[in-house]
Amino acid sequence: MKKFDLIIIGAGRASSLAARAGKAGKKVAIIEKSSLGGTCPNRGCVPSKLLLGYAHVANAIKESNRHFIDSSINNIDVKKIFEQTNNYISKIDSHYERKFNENVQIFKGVGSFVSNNVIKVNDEELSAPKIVIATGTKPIKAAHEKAWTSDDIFPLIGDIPKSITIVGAGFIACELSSFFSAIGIKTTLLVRSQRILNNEDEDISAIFKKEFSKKVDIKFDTTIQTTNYENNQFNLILENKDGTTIKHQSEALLYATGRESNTDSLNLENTSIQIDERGFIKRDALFETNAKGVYVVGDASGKYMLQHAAAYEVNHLGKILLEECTEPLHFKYMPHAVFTEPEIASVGITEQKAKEQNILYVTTTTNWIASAKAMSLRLDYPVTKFIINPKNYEILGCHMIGPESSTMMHQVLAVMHINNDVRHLKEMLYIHPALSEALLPAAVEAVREVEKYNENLV
Ligand SMILES: Cc1cc2nc3c(=O)[nH]c(=O)nc-3n(C[C@H](O)[C@H](O)[C@H](O)COP(=O)(O)OP(=O)(O)OC[C@H]3O[C@@H](n4cnc5c(N)ncnc54)[C@H](O)[C@@H]3O)c2cc1C
Ligand SMILES: NC(=O)c1ccc[n+]([C@@H]2O[C@H](COP(=O)([O-])OP(=O)(O)OC[C@H]3O[C@@H](n4cnc5c(N)ncnc54)[C@H](O)[C@@H]3O)[C@@H](O)[C@H]2O)c1
Repeated sequence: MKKFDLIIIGAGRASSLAARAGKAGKKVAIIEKSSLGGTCPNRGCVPSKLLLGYAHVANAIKESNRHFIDSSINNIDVKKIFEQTNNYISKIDSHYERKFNENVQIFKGVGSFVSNNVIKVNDEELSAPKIVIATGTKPIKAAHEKAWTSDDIFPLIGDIPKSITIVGAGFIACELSSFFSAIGIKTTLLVRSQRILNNEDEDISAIFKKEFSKKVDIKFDTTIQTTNYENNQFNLILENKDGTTIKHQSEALLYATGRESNTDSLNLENTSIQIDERGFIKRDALFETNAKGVYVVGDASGKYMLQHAAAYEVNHLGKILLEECTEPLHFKYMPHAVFTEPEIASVGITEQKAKEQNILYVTTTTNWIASAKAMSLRLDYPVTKFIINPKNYEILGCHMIGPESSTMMHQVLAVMHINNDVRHLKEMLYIHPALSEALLPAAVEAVREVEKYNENLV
């Protein structure tokens, strides 16, 4: 039995904890069944955003007429795009390996529990007083053996399809269909209901639906009735909610129907660790599971499934394990963005959630045209929606749709983080006429709405 101070299962965001503990002189074992770095750099955030960079340029050329510029794309070297992305991915494992000092030992294999503090990997048994489970999630399996999930395209090995059908209406389905469609691969997105990006504020997802439908062929209310794979092609029968069916063909079929717990490989039955009804590991406020000294962080806890959330948790666990911190981590706000065109960024509560939870609020939706930079985009859909507590001007939610929303959102986040009061966004000085200036009229309107609400009370 090899003894360590700390064992980490899963070398995604928790790689940084291994590096930090190693630098602090702890003897660390990190176990990874695939490439070091985990989902984000190997088959998640980074490669998907690299692909979207190509989509962005292709869309700009295709839509140049909006600016009275007549242009066309001569050729898109799709092979090169995937070569570049695959090449990036191929360097990740060694890049992460270099982050570790001599105190960190890497074990390549599946880690599983023999007991609460003994882990088996390959034929070795390791033990430590502290064990961290950071095993992330995996895509929900595709409904046909030849169909893909996002894991199958990062890296993409083999022929690049000329057509693709994507099932789902969440982050991954939208981002990937945005890419494939923009670079000229015939793309069909199958959405089982009328709504797309369901978790966004309804007003924002309605704008998204209208604009995104101009770029991607979306079949709403549609599911796959039968799948037949023959001669390198999927022959599908698609069924609409009204009962009608159509034949549909594509070279590739990709399921992006959500992600699920990765705990099946961990042999948790050998421990006192408990899981919830969704199969995710239960933990207390300090990330500790039902087994003393065993912690769970990141996607493996099933809470947020966002890179920045996982990284933040891992950083805080480092404080608990290495700096004797006893404070729980409170995420004040959890922002996210969908990097499609149109781009969406969001933080806090949606109007629908505010209604459901009987929260007192006022709301405003303001377009971006007051900013000259925004006007120069020649787009009429971008808006900022605020949900504000009229009692104290607190921003309960902010939802944006428009180019660079994810960047613009950070000034709202900064205010929320330091002193959450929408009046700061009204009073601050903006660089004229930066795109961010579009937030000024949005804040002015939100403040006015709060004042109106309060005047009506007296
Ligand atoms: C296509 C895609 C795009 C995404 N885009 C974004 C984005 O733009 N922004 C964002 O915030 N988030 C995004 N995400 C989500 C983000 O990637 C995750 O939230 C983040 O990577 C979670 O980190 P983690 O360390 O918790 O888990 P992971 O990075 O998944 O790491 C877990 C690791 O554990 C390993 N493992 C699992 N079980 C075992 C075992 N038994 N033994 C050994 N090793 C094991 C896995 O191989 C994996 O390497 C995206 C995800 C996907 C799939
Ligand atoms: N930009 C980002 O931050 C980003 C990008 C990609 C992924 N992610 C993370 O990865 C996670 C997983 O992404 P995802 O898109 O797979 O999941 P998701 O939960 O966002 O979306 C899943 C979608 O699949 C649909 N669906 C589920 N079962 C279905 C079925 N049987 N038939 C048809 N549709 C079905 C759902 O209605 C939903 O629209 C996300 O929760 C997110 O946290 C984040």
